[in-house]
Amino acid sequence: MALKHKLILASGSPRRVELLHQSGIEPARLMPMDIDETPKKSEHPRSLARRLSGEKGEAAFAAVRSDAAWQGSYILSADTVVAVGRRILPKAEFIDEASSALHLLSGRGHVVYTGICLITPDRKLRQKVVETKVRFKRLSGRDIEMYLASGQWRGKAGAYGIQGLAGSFVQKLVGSYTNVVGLPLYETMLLLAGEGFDVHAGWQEG
Ligand SMILES: Cc1cn([C@H]2C[C@H](O)[C@@H](COP(=O)(O)OP(=O)(O)OP(=O)(O)O)O2)c(=O)[nH]c1=O
Repeated sequence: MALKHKLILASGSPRRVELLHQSGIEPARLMPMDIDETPKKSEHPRSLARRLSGEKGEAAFAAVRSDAAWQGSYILSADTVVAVGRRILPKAEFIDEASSALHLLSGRGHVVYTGICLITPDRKLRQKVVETKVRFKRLSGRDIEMYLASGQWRGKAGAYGIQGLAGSFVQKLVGSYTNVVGLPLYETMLLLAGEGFDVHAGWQEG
């Protein structure tokens, strides 16, 4: 699509690419950034989402700043954090982590925070953290066993993906659904529009 400015998505998340695509936006470049995502001691989940989304964007900015082809580009990045109260659930890499996260989420409310960050060519950070409240039903042993076997927890904050099998665990959701998947579309479009992006440029018939 013909965006007025060049957009780099500092992400390796297929969900984020898909959500932007769904909104008619195709970034000119994808740059997955490998940063340390360890929370600081007693860091609030909201602060963590904000900090990490900023750090992903800053890392991408540093990587392209001396590349003439990418001068004048904007950089979009995001980070999703799942928390029960102030307790931050890890992005599940191992089955035992996923199992404890699912036991913790069972029958309880939790909050999903996604930090989004847009960096302008003159390195100004436009940031926002969006919050969605989610409540899971009480999960049976079989629910957990089958979900673990599905592998859909892998690499996901809180060890679940609402867009897959875990969608049926959700009893209640207050706020943005796309925020839970990894990129709050309403707020992302606001940030882009605020910087003069033509967010409708990719809205063609068919
Ligand atoms: C809660 C939840 C998270 N997730 C995903 C979104 C994110 O990809 C991931 C959280 O990890 P992030 O660190 O936010 O993102 P990432 O490492 O996958 O991608 P990148 O940093 O390169 O942008 O969990 C879902 O897909 N569905 C869900 O319901």
